[in-house]
Amino acid sequence: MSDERFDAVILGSGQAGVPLAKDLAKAGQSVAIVESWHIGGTCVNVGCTPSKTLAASARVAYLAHRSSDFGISGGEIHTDMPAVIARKRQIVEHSNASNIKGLEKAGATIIMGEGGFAEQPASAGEYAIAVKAADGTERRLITKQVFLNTGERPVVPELKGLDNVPFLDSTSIMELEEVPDHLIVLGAGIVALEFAQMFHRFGAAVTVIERGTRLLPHEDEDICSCARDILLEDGLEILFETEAAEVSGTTGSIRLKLKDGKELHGTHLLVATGRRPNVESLHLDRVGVKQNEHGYIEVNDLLETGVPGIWALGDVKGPPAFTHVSYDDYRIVAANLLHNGSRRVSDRTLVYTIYTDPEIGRVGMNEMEARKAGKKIRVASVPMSYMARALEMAESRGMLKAIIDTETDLILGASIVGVEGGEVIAQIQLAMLGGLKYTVLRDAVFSHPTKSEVLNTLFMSLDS
Ligand SMILES: Cc1cc2nc3c(=O)[nH]c(=O)nc-3n(C[C@H](O)[C@H](O)[C@H](O)COP(=O)(O)OP(=O)(O)OC[C@H]3O[C@@H](n4cnc5c(N)ncnc54)[C@H](O)[C@@H]3O)c2cc1C
Ligand SMILES: NC(=O)c1ccc[n+]([C@@H]2O[C@H](COP(=O)([O-])OP(=O)(O)OC[C@H]3O[C@@H](n4cnc5c(N)ncnc54)[C@H](O)[C@@H]3O)[C@@H](O)[C@H]2O)c1
Repeated sequence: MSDERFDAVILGSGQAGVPLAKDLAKAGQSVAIVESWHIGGTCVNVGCTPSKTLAASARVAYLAHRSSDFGISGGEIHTDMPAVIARKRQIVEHSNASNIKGLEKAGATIIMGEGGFAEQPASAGEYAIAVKAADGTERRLITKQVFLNTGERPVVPELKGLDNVPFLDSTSIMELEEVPDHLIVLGAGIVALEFAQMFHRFGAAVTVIERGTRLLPHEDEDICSCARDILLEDGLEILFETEAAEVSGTTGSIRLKLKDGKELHGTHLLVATGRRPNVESLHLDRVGVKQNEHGYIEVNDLLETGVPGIWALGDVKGPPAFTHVSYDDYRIVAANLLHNGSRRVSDRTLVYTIYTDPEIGRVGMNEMEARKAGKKIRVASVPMSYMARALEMAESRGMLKAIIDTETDLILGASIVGVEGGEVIAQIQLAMLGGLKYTVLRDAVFSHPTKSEVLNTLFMSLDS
């Protein structure tokens, strides 16, 4: 096996790896991007793109069921799951193909296989990467720059009997060509809630099992209760302070014994108990790259691992695990390496959207975090029913909340449970990025009746 030399090797073609490979290649570097599964990584193939495509179908089913609320009568509503899955596959295939085309056009070399630091090291100042393809063939790449973007995969929890039960995870549930009669969902994080609501809308009875007393522990209590009440109102069953002890059965007949001795029966089981980093195949110990106690790769504010010439980007370096965070990791590394920049992770404002319906949008600090940080704050909060457009659309469930610094009047953060909450939160984010006081949004003239118009009302509530 002869050595192949590259200026840069990227392991994993996630949300950071693909654009970084393109930029490095366009800058004249020879770049190899190594991928063990599918180009584009989780988001494109088994994450955001397919799940939001399916959620769009689920929302149509939801609105169809509610058509009489709008004075429209229709016939019987049926979920054609093979057609729903076919639509999803088409959109995923398109995104996957564009990723490949983009890499090829930029001149990056795509190598399909599992990559990791080789047992036999390269000479000083260089790294040897061993790549094993699915057919068993091996290649050895030599480089001075390695970018680790290998992401995460679903956790399989320790649960008696799980080895013998055909359970679903976030990937396999998106290939299900039937609507389960009764889906049991283990875990109540973001993945769990998005799929639970989606499959309920497709027609399944759904039971969510949560160990704790509330959903989404990173959100404020009132935001969580608001989201919980909406899901309960829609007909999902959520069992709090409930732990699974043992599972048995097969698809169509799953039995879940709980620690309190009760038993649950369902037809399908979705395990959504979190994700863990893809690090085992990297053999990080061979080059001295450090990991934290959860296995995530440790990096500094510039995404450097501490070993010269090795960076880590995206989910593999630990939470927050979002596509836009990974993409911004790419921008930080590219700006600093190729454009003499000085971008840092700590300059980034956290923003994300949980795609339940209504969405849960979040930017910056919430009340819990601001109080913990000892900030002097004022809290603005209004129900979604104050939004004229939401009433007109019969989508008035939810609430808006913003946290203001008492001393400066600057907005520290906001949370929204509500129709297009992710979009409305982006308006607040822009104000925060621009360093605007809350009074600017309070007094701004928005078109009537847009959803953003409610920002007048939200911030007026502080002074009324
Ligand atoms: C169901 C689901 C829905 C989601 N929805 C959203 C959403 O709506 N919005 C959002 O912001 N985020 C969402 N996420 C999270 C988002 O997908 C990730 O945060 C994002 O993909 C981060 O990607 P990454 O760049 O870290 O790597 P990934 O996209 O995970 O890519 C890593 C790639 O590395 C490959 N790999 C692993 N080990 C090796 C190796 N040794 N050699 C070669 N290749 C390797 C993997 O096969 C994978 O393709 C969702 C996740 C899931 C599971
Ligand atoms: N809309 C989005 O942006 C989006 C969508 C999906 C995923 N993601 C990203 O992916 C990450 C992972 O999401 P996730 O939902 O897989 O993980 P998570 O860590 O958010 O949630 C895991 C859940 O499983 C529960 N749990 C853990 N072990 C358990 C056990 N043994 N039995 C029962 N419950 C158990 C936890 O209490 C928690 O409720 C998210 O944090 C997010 O960063 C983002």
